[in-house]
Amino acid sequence: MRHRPRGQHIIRFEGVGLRYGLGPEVLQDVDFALPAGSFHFLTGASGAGKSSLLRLMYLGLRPSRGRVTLFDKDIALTRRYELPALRRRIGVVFQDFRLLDHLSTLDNVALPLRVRGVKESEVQKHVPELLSWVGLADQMHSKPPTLSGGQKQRVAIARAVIGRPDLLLADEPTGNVDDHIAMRLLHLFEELNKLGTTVVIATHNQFLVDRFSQHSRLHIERGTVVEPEDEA
Ligand SMILES: Nc1ncnc2c1ncn2[C@@H]1O[C@H](COP(=O)(O)OP(=O)(O)OP(=O)(O)O)[C@@H](O)[C@H]1O
Repeated sequence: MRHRPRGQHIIRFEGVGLRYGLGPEVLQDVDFALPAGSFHFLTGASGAGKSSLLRLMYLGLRPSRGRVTLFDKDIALTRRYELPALRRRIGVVFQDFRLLDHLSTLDNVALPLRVRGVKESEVQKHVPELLSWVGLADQMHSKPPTLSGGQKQRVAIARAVIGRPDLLLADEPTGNVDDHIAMRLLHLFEELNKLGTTVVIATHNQFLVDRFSQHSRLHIERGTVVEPEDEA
């Protein structure tokens, strides 16, 4: 198990604004910092900017203004060749899953481990274990096009968590499953968090936010992040 010092910030936004092309700013004056090992729900109305904020966090976009610091690096000063190593420290559950259709469920989930050169005997031990845990023991050799939406979502989650990333970002990770499976997935994120991963989950699922109310919230309103104590 890797131990990370508590008290450090894994990510910090300072005066961040984001616009797409020449459009209006969809995020403005975003300021927050997430301590290493913390757990947050990212909430806000549809179109408020949750996915855009996650894209900035996983280096899918650069801010139009302000500063984003990730793992103590100002991302504006990060060289192109440094990005893959930074991205490997982040697990992402995309809203549209982004699975590789020509690979089996097992091979999709194994990818982050194989990229890192983890021994095949370890891969063959850990991936089936995790897939069983998320209820996909019978789909291990199926390819994504034959899976349901909820099954694909669980493959995407397994792929994001298998390498115990330093930062886990999940965009609506329970949008396609019932509340029982959603709770199980939340427990999986909590287990990962206990091992030191900082977790950010964008969700509309008020049931989950209420059920796991011990976790803090990042709430987006009118394109800016307000912490719960700042909310009206
Ligand atoms: N690729 C894009 N190009 C232009 N505008 C975009 C793009 N992606 C998002 N936007 C705009 O940015 C704003 C925030 O969108 P975003 O997808 O971040 O919201 P969201 O809170 O994740 O919404 P939802 O809960 O519906 O997924 C919206 O006004 C949206 O139209």
